[in-house]
Amino acid sequence: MNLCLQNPVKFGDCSSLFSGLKTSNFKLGSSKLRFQGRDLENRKKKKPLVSVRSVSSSVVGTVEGISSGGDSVYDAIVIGSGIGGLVAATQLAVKEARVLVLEKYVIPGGSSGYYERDGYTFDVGSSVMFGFSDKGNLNLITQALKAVGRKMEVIPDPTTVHFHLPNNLSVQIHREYDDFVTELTSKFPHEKEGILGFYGDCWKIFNSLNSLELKSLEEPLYLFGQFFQKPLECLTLAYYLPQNAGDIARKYIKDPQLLSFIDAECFIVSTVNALQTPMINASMVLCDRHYGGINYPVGGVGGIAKSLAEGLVDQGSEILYKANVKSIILDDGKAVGVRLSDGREFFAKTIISNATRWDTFGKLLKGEKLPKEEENFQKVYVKAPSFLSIHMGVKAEVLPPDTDCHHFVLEDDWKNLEEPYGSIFLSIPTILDPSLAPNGRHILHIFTTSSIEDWEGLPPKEYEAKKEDVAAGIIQRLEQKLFPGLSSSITFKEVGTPKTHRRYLARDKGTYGPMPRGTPKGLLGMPFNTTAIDGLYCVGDSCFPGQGVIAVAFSGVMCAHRVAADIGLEKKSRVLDFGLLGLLGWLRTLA
Ligand SMILES: NC(=O)c1ccc[n+]([C@@H]2O[C@H](COP(=O)([O-])OP(=O)(O)OC[C@H]3O[C@@H](n4cnc5c(N)ncnc54)[C@H](O)[C@@H]3O)[C@@H](O)[C@H]2O)c1
Ligand SMILES: CC(C)=CCC/C(C)=C/C=C/C(C)=C/C=C/C(C)=C/C=C/C=C(C)/C=C/C=C(C)/C=C/C=C(\C)CCC=C(C)C
Repeated sequence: MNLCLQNPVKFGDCSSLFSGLKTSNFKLGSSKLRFQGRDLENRKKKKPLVSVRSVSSSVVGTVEGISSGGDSVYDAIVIGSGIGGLVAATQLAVKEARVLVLEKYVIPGGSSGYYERDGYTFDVGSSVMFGFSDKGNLNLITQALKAVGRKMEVIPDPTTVHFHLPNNLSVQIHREYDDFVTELTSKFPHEKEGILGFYGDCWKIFNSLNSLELKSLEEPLYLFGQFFQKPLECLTLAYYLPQNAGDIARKYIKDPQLLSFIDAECFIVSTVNALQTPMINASMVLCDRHYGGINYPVGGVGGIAKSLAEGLVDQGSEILYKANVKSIILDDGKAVGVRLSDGREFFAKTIISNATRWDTFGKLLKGEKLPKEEENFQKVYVKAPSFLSIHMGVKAEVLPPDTDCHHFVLEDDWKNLEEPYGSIFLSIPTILDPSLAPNGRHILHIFTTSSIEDWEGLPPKEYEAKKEDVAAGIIQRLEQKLFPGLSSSITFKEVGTPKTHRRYLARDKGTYGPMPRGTPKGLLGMPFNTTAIDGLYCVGDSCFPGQGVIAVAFSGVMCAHRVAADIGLEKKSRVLDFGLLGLLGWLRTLA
């Protein structure tokens, strides 16, 4: 069986996906062009300077207005088109900035991409979508799409996830908060007050977050403005910023099994237990699932990135595929451009990296001394393990009626929660959107944590055999726990390993994201978007607030705001900037 991502979406398929993108203004380019001279006329008309290339084309797109000397053409170059990168790019584009996104792969989305096989449309990674409702301030996915004139039809999920836990503890997270509390207290009647206390604190935080206009916490005019308008809410957030969910849970709850359940609740959003999960992040997801609810986009998660990329182009900015950035070009210590693996160079006023911080500083800036701030980040955070994923098509009859869309399975022992292959995530998106699979079939998207070390150095035959073996073990566990007859109902199967994820998502060791090395001080140690290198910004899950599609969308919003201020598209105060950025840097050293 092939690795799931080793045969990328067929080029023909991709070009039709992007058939709406502009392909005019196209010239053959030299490999060493320096793009300069701002074309205000073009900016007004929102006319692309670089053609967006159909993924099947093999010639090089280039720009208009090439000259020597003067300003860079682009306001920002974004390396990578994950949701973090695309949100940063589109938010800047709607502020009239001219942006170029460079994506290594053939379609946008990264971990939130998709691929098609045998009539199935599979989500590459993320499939539980927070922030996709039509209310409040925290529906960041809806807002990001709306900013570029896009709206996707979504299907409300009646349960966020169905937990299948040790001692036959089964908990469904109902969309309605009261139904969820009733279900959990029916399992732990002696902890009713504790349950209301812990989740009540989560609501305090969520309501505070939801009352703010979310922009860059690194931009003092905005931040002080929010403190002035919503002092209580901001102080609540500042109070919880350095705290973790496990400590708060222990204030209210004594039952060890209920505390383990809270660990599982946190693990699915942070890949670590509650004592290591920032309280703000836990609150965000534990409440949004009841406030806005979990909503699945019709046609699959990949549609979000596709829509953002199309919206970006509509705004007059550009995205280039098969553009593998090998290095960031520095000029007198300032990031001024990027060099691709094929030798092409692009220049801009600012460079935004959606690669992980490990990839950005370890690979794209290889040879440069690691800045102190990044050393600190790497002291506090390590790369979470990668994962093994199985994408399957199965006969519909194998699923009992009323099967939930998302499941989390940890059978026997709470100790296995964080162990490799210990717990299993399962999504069945066709429960909500049957159009993703042929008639009479369902999609099972299974994943479990796994480290790259387990998969390296194997000869191809052994590697293939190991994939089949490990996948068979996982499928058997699901067969025993949930779906008798599962193995014999499989009609399609592809297994991805950490090596697959490293290769196709361009993430060091295929990492799922950052996780704290020890017990973090909540979110205090998590870096924002600015870096020690002038002109270089990071966006994505190795920035505040961390892993998660809605989290990286927030990181994109923050990044765009800070960059816009720095290039003169938003107000800024140099003195206040100096003070706040210094203060935040100092606070991080306390983590
Ligand atoms: N990995 C998964 O399967 C999975 C599952 C669930 C949720 N998620 C969530 O998805 C989020 C990740 O989003 P994100 O925005 O941080 O990033 P991402 O990893 O999704 O996207 C990064 C993009 O940058 C591209 N890229 C990296 N290096 C490049 C280079 N040198 N040149 C050109 N392109 C390059 C990659 O191809 C990819 O498309 C995480 O928060 C994670 O929690 C992931
Ligand atoms: C700046 C200072 C020092 C003080 C000021 C105080 C202040 C005003 C603070 C403000 C803070 C703010 C605004 C914080 C905002 C935080 C946000 C928006 C956090 C969002 C977090 C979102 C997260 C963590 C989402 C995670 C989602 C994930 C990882 C989902 C994963 C799903 C899965 C892995 C799928 C599970 C699958 C199955 C099948 C079960």
